[in-house]
Amino acid sequence: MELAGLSCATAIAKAYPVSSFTSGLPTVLVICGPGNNGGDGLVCARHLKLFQGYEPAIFYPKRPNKTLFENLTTQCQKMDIPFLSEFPQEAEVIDGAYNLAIDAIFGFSFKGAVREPFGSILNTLKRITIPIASVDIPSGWDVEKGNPEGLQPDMLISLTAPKQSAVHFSGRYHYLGGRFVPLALQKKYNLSLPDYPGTECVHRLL
Ligand SMILES: NC(=O)C1=CN([C@@H]2O[C@H](COP(=O)(O)OP(=O)(O)OC[C@H]3O[C@@H](n4cnc5c(N)ncnc54)[C@H](OP(=O)(O)O)[C@@H]3O)[C@@H](O)[C@H]2O)[C@H](O)CC1
Ligand SMILES: [K+]
Repeated sequence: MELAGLSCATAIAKAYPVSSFTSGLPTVLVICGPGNNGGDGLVCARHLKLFQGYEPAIFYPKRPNKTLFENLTTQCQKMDIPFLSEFPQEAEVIDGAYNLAIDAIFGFSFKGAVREPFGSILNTLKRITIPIASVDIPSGWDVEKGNPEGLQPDMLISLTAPKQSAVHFSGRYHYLGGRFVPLALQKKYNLSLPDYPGTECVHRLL
């Protein structure tokens, strides 16, 4: 999760460098879901803050009672990363306050009809005009089939390996992150992963 979150922050900083935020501050809204995808989002927010210049804020409506996530939350709080108490339902409010949104709501364990509060959140995210960067899988997509009616993010950071649904991704930036799979495991699962450049923790696929 730490390496996954760092990969996300690194890829985001490459695609959206602080200097590229010409219309305002690099304010970033990170929406975290109730599982590990959300945990990646917490780690990503922390590393963006450490990169200097980014101003992340987190919305984390459903928090697991697990030490790992409590500690990740505390780390963000101790770095003065604000946690929103409610989610702006109007897309215009988000567009006015932030210049990038990070979708760390659901990853590969998403299934079935979206349960609240995430249905309303995803409906609002579908209406915002600022770029969305999705962690691992655009939230609300079927891991294999995708979701033509769902979020259409500007950026996708696939972790470990692109999921089957990634073929339906039509945004500008597709990065691979999560450089932690040993060669033996790659062979065992017949993963044909590209070589990461040098010591980079991300690899740009598109
Ligand atoms: N090796 C790797 O690829 C790594 C991946 N990581 C990240 O982990 C996620 C997968 O994490 P996981 O905790 O298994 O699941 P999600 O985060 O995708 O989903 C979390 C919870 O969401 C709830 N859920 C599921 N479907 C729905 C729905 N239809 N409506 C509402 N809520 C839903 C469900 O919780 P409940 O308790 O509410 O049932 C899920 O548990 C992967 O995508 C990567 O981002 C690791 O961090 C690094 C290694
Ligand atoms: K996601």
